[in-house]
Amino acid sequence: MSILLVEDDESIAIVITAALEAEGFDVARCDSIAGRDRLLLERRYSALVTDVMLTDGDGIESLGQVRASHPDLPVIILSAQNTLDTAVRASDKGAFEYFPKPFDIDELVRTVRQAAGQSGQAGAIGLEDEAGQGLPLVGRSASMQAVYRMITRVLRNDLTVLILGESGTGKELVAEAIHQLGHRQHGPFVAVNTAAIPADLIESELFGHEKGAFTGAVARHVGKFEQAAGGTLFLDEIGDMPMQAQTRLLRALQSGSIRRVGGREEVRIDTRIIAATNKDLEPMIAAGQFREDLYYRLNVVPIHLPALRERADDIPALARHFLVLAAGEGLPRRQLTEEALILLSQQPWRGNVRELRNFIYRLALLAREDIIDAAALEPMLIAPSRAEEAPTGGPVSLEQAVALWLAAHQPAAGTIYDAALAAFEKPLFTEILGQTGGNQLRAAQILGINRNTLRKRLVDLAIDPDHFLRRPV
Ligand SMILES: Nc1ncnc2c1ncn2[C@@H]1O[C@H](COP(=O)(O)OP(=O)(O)OP(=O)(O)O)[C@@H](O)[C@H]1O
Repeated sequence: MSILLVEDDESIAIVITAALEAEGFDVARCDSIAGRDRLLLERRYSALVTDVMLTDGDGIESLGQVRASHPDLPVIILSAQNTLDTAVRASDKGAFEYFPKPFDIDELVRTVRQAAGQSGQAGAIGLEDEAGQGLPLVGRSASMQAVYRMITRVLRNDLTVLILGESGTGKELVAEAIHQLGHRQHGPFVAVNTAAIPADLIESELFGHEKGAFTGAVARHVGKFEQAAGGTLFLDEIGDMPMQAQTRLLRALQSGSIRRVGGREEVRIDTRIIAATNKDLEPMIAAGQFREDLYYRLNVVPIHLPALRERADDIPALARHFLVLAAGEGLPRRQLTEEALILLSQQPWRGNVRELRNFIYRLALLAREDIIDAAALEPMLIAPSRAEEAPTGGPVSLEQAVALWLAAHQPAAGTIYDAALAAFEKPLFTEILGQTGGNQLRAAQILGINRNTLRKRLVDLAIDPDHFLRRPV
């Protein structure tokens, strides 16, 4: 069987050729797209192995014509551009397999053998348009490569995915990427944080309820499963789900249908399930806190997200990425020197990418100079939580405070307005109640709102006006 190898790095080409020839393949070699197209005209090959960055163009970009003229030819892509974008473009162009460089030569040979054995059959993945640009995941470390490869494997199917990783490692972002790049991208992406919903409401949140199902059920409510019809349901913090809800979730997954609380009708589920947790579920199963059968249902395709400290080589790219995002949100445009990036890479980042992101936003806001060097960075790393108090670039504007608040809290889409107003009201009421010594009538007059409105908001926001009473001295 003959293999066509397109690789402009002479030493890599020699290694691959030798390994394939040792396996009995006949290898034709060239180093450009033009060479590839010429060789393809000359004879039939059992597989094409190609690099991406070639002297005369992009080996993935130009695959469209090859796939059109040789629809059965399996294509294996080798790439040093180890981004999710490359992995996804490879998958979209119908690649049989994608190998980020450096790769394991034995694994490559095994894959070529497998691909050549299948050539003549229709490609597993159809030819489609290229995925959109601006993919959200940053990082080219080896451990993120493994994540990207897993992502590309679940884009064209509805297998249940379980994303595991510490808090702030990007689990929700990965779930969104699977949805946006996958075949359900035109449907809704519905995220539910199962830890944030009170235990007695979780079933109604997930499955919906009929009018009158329980006290307070004044109208029929469509649950998240139904809201996600045609799209993806992301069940975050699955390890915090109460037992009873776990049982109902398992039943729904087993039967492929749900029943609203208080309802009789069975509603078919048409949603892809992606679950995530930062908990170690196995000890929870042993302790009887998580259902083993549910675990096996969810854990069809596990994706492990590495902690940031395990992929410190991604930190400079992430830091630059967040500086660009911060500038886009109205914070000053800053740059980090190489030494500053090295210093950032040496930090433990226990809160993972989220902590790094928040730190970079704070840095963008508070740094004195536009170019931030290691010396300027160090004091902020030592006392990050007190950094706001540092007498640096003057007072923070309200716009900047809003950008910082959004970056730090990241309220879910659809809840931002209420969450932001509540976050603004709390310090505002606290300030005015402080001025009036806890006198609510006076505070309401100063604020220009109704006294009962103020009283209700104080209860909602858990502000105790007695706390501000002036005690006689
Ligand atoms: N690889 C990445 N590239 C760019 N941004 C990232 C990456 N990973 C995480 N982030 C950002 O870090 C923040 C935290 O990510 P995310 O909310 O997805 O984490 P999580 O693992 O779901 O956290 P939790 O377990 O606390 O819910 C988000 O702002 C996200 O956009």
